[in-house]
Amino acid sequence: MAVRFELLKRDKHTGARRGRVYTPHGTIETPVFMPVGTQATVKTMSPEELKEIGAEIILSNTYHLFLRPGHDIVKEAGGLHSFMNWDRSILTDSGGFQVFSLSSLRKITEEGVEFRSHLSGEKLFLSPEKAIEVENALGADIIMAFDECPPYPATRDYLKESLERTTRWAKRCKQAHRRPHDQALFGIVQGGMERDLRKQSAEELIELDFPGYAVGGLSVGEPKPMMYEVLEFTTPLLPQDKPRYLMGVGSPDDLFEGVERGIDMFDCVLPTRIARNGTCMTSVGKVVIRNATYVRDWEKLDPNCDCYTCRNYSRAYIRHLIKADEIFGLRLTTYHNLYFLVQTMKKIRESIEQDRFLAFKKDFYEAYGYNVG
Ligand SMILES: CCNc1nc2cc3[nH]c(NC)nc3cc2c(=O)[nH]1
Ligand SMILES: [Zn+2]
Repeated sequence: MAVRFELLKRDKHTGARRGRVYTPHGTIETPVFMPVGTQATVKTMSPEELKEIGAEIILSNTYHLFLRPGHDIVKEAGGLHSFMNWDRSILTDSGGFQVFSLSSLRKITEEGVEFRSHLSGEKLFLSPEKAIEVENALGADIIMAFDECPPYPATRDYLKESLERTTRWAKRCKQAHRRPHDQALFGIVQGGMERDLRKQSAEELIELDFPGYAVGGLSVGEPKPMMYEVLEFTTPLLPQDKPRYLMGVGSPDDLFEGVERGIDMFDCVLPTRIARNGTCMTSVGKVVIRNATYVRDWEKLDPNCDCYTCRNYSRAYIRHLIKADEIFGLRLTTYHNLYFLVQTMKKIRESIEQDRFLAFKKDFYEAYGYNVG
């Protein structure tokens, strides 16, 4: 089968779990952070550098690749793995979320979503069947169902109608899926911030029996405590023996809080996006490298990091490159931010193995500058 999940250990004191996902392109140690490569590249990084960093899976966006260069071109290249020369695992989303966050003139019907391309303005259409056709052509190891991520806030009536349509769409995705043996289709749980609606969505999707489940509809502007509370009552509804994926998360604290509540997989553009404007995540908290304080700072970016950036360059040099809009500066900050998050997930996995997740979380929060709850 396309994806198999092995639950290796559960934390005694929290919902944290250590697992492993097997895909046709290798294994993924979980909990895992997935770097985002929206347009078939993790911006400024080569596949070799991503491997050096320790990335085992990356995410690409169906909406963007559908618009440009088109899924037929990527298929002609032999699929996304050969197109971008990445021989490890890939996850593609289904385009629904980007349609709402990027395109204009959207219209949702039972059939699907009509929208205008944010690039050309031409009228386009995505449906469960079309999204799966594109994802089958791209050939990712894990593909996401076509869903609606409701806006936040939303009325209970809207949330109920939307989750029920998302379930009907999930069923259509499953029927349209042409490559279930080498591409695992994950369902996406919706229901907003409502406990009973989340339960309904989870039960309806579990009924359809997917190899993995995402918790959607979060990290959409709701207060963090609300996101954590929704995870608190949603994650336990999902099968223990299948991966759980929290979409669009996140920042270091959100990763810890998600792991603590039973999430195995995360993706977020934050580390790569903030790197490009000169903000770095380090073991001693955020370092906004463009600040004047670093003009003569000959120390390395992160005193406790052994990555390529931190082994070879000073804060003063990186600051100079970012201020001078030098592309190499973006590469150095991106490399470090991704290395920092991937290594933090590795330390989280080790802490679960050694029954000291909460202690590691406390130490990390204190060093990073988070208030220890
Ligand atoms: C697979 C596409 N569907 C889908 N993507 C999402 C992407 C997100 N990204 C964020 N915060 C940055 N929340 C998300 C929710 C969803 C969601 O509910 N659904
Ligand atoms: Zn570093």
